[in-house]
Amino acid sequence: MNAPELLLTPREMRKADASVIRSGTPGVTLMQNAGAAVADAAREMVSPGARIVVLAGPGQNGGDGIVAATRLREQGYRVSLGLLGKREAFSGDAALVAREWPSDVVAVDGANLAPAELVIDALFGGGLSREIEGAARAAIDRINMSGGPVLAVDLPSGIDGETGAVRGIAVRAARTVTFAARKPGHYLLPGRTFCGDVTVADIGVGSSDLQASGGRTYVNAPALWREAIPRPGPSSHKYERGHVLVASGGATRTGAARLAARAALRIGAGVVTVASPPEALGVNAAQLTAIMLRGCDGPEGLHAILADERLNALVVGPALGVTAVTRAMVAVAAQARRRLVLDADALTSFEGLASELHQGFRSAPTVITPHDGEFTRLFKGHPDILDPSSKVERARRAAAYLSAVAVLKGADTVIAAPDGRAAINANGTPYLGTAGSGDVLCGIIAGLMAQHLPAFEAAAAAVWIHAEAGAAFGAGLISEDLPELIPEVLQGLLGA
Ligand SMILES: NC(=O)C1=CN([C@@H]2O[C@H](COP(=O)(O)OP(=O)(O)OC[C@H]3O[C@@H](n4cnc5c(N)ncnc54)[C@H](O)[C@@H]3O)[C@@H](O)[C@H]2O)[C@@H](O)CC1
Ligand SMILES: Nc1ncnc2c1ncn2[C@@H]1O[C@H](COP(=O)(O)OP(=O)(O)O)[C@@H](O)[C@H]1O
Ligand SMILES: [K+]
Repeated sequence: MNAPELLLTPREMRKADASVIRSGTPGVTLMQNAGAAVADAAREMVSPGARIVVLAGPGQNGGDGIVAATRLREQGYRVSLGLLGKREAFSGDAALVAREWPSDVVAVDGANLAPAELVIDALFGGGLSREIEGAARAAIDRINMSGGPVLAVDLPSGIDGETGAVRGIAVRAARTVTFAARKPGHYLLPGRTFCGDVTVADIGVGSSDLQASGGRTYVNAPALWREAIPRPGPSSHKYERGHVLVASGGATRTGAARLAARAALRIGAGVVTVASPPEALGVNAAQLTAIMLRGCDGPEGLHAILADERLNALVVGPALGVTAVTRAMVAVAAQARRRLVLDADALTSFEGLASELHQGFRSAPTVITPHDGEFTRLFKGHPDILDPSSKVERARRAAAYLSAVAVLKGADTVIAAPDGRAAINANGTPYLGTAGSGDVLCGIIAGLMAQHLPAFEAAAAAVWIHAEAGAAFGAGLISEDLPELIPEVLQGLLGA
């Protein structure tokens, strides 16, 4: 089985580099390896002898660029080197490799990009620490205007490796070669859209060095949770596969619950029941077949239904209404100590009231699934949670605050656990932005939790499966399609 892919922030990467250097590999060897990997990638992008311009910044990223320039020149390419700053100003390993460049250098603003068949962007990588201005900004502007292909070293300059933010301006690369591990900024938006194809070069950083970084952020992919997905045993019966209860909204707001219920059933929960307000029983009954239906009158009704111990996972929130009654439903669900998914109105009903939920879900596995708007409303008045510039960090803090897994949705959905693990999802499609899509996601999460997946694994698997299903369908997708696409994705994962 593939190991889960760890993503390292630039700060964590520095710790991993330090670990390698402690074990005896000099930093300059890492830089030589990095530069050689960039040169290899460059050769794949142009024909022999091509004109290549390398633009190098003042730090180690520039050092990698100078190594690549030196290699490519030795290999017969017509390479010119533009520096941001003076050659003498380099320090550390970059100063060592700068001495090896045998030819002239020009200032970045003097570098002629017009004849270049490839521009190698080695201005800034993991050390970017502020907004880009002045000569660096002008250089990036010219790179982007040049129209030719750009190969970025480590990160497109201007992209923050931790957050994926554009720090004022950023290079648009056709390809990015990064080292040892991808960075969150390669996956988080908008960073992802600036990188082009990202490849990871092995520069001699081992897996124990990666672990020494303390990083706990992963790419959301099957390696992270596939083993946890259960297959029914030969003699297992439906209740062993879990029983999900989905709370339905009122008579004109029942679709969301049915979408979630259908998804829970498709992902493998043995039994799924919709808990419907009395006035909505007729409309729900008219549209449910395999899914069971029970009348449920508000929080008291929910409390009564939960006397049935077999109900082991709940979905509360979609289309319930933003009301005190919804808050009371959440309280009943939390007190019942069942696996719980909270979405939509269950979250918005606590607008500015997150403190009422502080550590509220310690006693049972719980997942919240806000999009950005719901997240901002829920944590109004909590700048410690809302303000971090990294989406991963925001999700992590929310998870720790509530003692629940937080799924912060969007085109770069982040899943974070209270223990600090986090995953960034990247297999989605904009076609998932369709009414009811989030309701289906809730149902998948609950269906997996009902089958005893731990909350983090259930949420991460559900986000990936939901995205995979949407991407497989593509144009024309509506939410009703999503549950019906689950079997193929599941069969691909389980090999059956
Ligand atoms: N052992 C090593 O030396 C290794 C270095 N590596 C490379 O090292 C890079 C990180 O190197 P550094 O930490 O030196 O960082 P960078 O080279 O990314 O940038 C740091 C330099 O840029 C300046 N700077 C930061 N933001 C700026 C802004 N907005 N405007 C103008 N100047 C700005 C800083 O003052 C500093 O001089 C990685 O991206 C990678 O390319 C890797 O090759 C791995 C091994
Ligand atoms: N551009 C996109 N790329 C990938 N996934 C997306 C995109 N836009 C939306 N999604 C996904 O679609 C789902 C939408 O959920 P949500 O906003 O709750 O919608 P609704 O309330 O209509 O159900 C989320 O899982 C989100 O991550
Ligand atoms: K760069």
